[in-house]
Amino acid sequence: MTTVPLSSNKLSLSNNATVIIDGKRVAEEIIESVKSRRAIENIVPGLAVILVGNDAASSVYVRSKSARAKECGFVSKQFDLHADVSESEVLELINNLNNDSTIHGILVQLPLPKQINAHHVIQSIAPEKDVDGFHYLNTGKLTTGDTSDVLVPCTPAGSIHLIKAVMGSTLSGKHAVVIGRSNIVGKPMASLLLQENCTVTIIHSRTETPAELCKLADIVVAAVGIPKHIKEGWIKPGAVVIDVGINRITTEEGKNTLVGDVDFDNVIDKVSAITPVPGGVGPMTISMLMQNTLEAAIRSKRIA
Ligand SMILES: Nc1nc2c(c(=O)[nH]1)N[C@@H](CN(C=O)c1ccc(C(=O)N[C@@H](CCC(=O)O)C(=O)O)cc1)CN2
Repeated sequence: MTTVPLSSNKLSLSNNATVIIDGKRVAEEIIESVKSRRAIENIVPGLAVILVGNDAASSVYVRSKSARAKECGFVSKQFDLHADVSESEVLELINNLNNDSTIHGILVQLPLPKQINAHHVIQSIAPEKDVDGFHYLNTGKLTTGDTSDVLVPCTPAGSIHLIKAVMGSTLSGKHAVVIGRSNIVGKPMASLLLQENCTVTIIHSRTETPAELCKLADIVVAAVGIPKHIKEGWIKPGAVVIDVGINRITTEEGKNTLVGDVDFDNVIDKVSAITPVPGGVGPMTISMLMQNTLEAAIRSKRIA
């Protein structure tokens, strides 16, 4: 078996080699295009990132978002709130940011501590500043196919970007299986695939015969949150597999490591293309956030 890396300007599923999709490289290309578009537009987008508590992984992601924003020439404001902050204090901060004309994008890092209702918080963000794409107005537009001024959730946006990079115009009519039905990934992912004229099946915890259904898929998007859950028996030969899972595990040898929802080594001989973990979809999430923030800033300039 030969494997080749994928960058968005070097794509092919035609030469029988398995493509290991290099999400890090594609993500860098998106960052470069955000930087140059920002300069052409001559604007300074403002991104506000709210972190509640001190979850280690969330702190890393938030720092990375703030650093990327600065690298892109944005103004980045990070708000680190104490783990036992009240919901009303978070809502008050969001209200201030909604009214701040220098801020074009607002996001609240998830998950949130138990005392805070994530729905209340997300729905309080002005839809045009909701760069995570979680507000009902944005999810509603995505579901109904109204792509005017929509902000699409970052991980599904990154995933569809990678799928299109690999499959191009051959995407239409293909059977896609999304494993997982979360609001952040599974549901918006299914909407994006539908928009590309795929036939879409969502598999979830109550689905009967999930492996049999998955085996019919030309495209598999795994977002189930169970380490190495998807095995070779779930995969149709030649399928394109996008692994959204990020699971921290300790191996039998006692080594801490990061694995996806797909058992990479077990399926690699069957797929035509696959995203690794780490280095696949993860880096795309932050690049798409930068793209959404730039888009929100451009739209606000258009309206002003
Ligand atoms: N408000 C939000 N909260 C969360 C989101 C989100 O999109 N908006 N997604 C995830 C966390 N996340 C971004 O916030 C995120 C996860 C993973 C990566 C990433 O680059 N992963 C690397 C591995 C990094 C590591 O070693 O931990 C990879 O896969 O290569 C970026 C962003 C939940 N919360």
